[in-house]
Amino acid sequence: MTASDPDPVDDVVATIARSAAEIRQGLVGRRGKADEENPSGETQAEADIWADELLADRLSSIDGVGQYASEERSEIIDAGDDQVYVAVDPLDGSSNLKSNNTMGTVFGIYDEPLPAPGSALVASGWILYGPITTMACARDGSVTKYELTGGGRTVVEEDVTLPDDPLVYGFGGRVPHWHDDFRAYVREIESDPGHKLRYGGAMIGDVNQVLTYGGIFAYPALEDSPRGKLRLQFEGNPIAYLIEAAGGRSSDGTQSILEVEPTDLHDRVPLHVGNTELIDRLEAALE
Ligand SMILES: O=P(O)(O)OC[C@H]1O[C@](O)(COP(=O)(O)O)[C@@H](O)[C@@H]1O
Ligand SMILES: [Mg+2]
Ligand SMILES: [Mg+2]
Repeated sequence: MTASDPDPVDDVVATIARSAAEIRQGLVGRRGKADEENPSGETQAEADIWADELLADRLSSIDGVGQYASEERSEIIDAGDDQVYVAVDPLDGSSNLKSNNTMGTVFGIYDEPLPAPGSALVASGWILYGPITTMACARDGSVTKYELTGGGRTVVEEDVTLPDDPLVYGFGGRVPHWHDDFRAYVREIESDPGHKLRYGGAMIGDVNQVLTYGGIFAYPALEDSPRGKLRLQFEGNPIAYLIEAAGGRSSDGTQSILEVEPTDLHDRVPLHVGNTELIDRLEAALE
């Protein structure tokens, strides 16, 4: 590729950034449930289906994109090219639409056809629909944060790294369903006077707090759901890639999320991300 060649990775990131204002606006009037389930067996919000269709149309028509896949559709769209393969969680935390709390859009750009391991990611990121709309994007081992206004994108911080002193923690899943070793680890984290709880019911909101303040977010393996809740291609890998690029660690309990081999497009994965020291301690606790 020469400097003047189009770069499909840039084009995908720019298209998602440009679409964010429209997605945010389109949430109005689409806060209800649709009468449909996604491939994970969850009832879809009207906005889940709408945002998926909007992103599918736009991303699959970009030159160089070979596939579009999403948490909200069972089949991969064959986009005809063979440079990059895009996996999206169109709306992360869409159950927060009812209470009007934070949500996001998550994306992973792979250089192998899907399902692919996280080691095949070339970029990933998320949009956060908070009081303002922001984007965090990882590429080439470096994380950049942006503020998004209308179609525009302004860099607010480059080479973002997790703060050294972890502050926040958030753990998903019903507490009675946590395994005993995980519960014991949580009690340790909670009892540290330097830590405080942050859990908002949208992975992106909680992980963005970890990126901002340092700490740990997990949606662990549960007694009634051995692979947890979150999806490897659409949530686990993109988040892990970004947190690792920011100097943190990810783990499925024993190894980096990026090393987990997918067996199915909609595989789930126990997800733990955050400061290296806290993930090291977690893996020791789960041994
Ligand atoms: O309601 P729970 O069990 O706390 O689950 C919350 C988790 O589920 C999710 O909402 C799943 O993502 P989707 O909303 O994209 O399905 C995460 O964002 C969040 O961390
Ligand atoms: Mg999600
Ligand atoms: Mg979703």
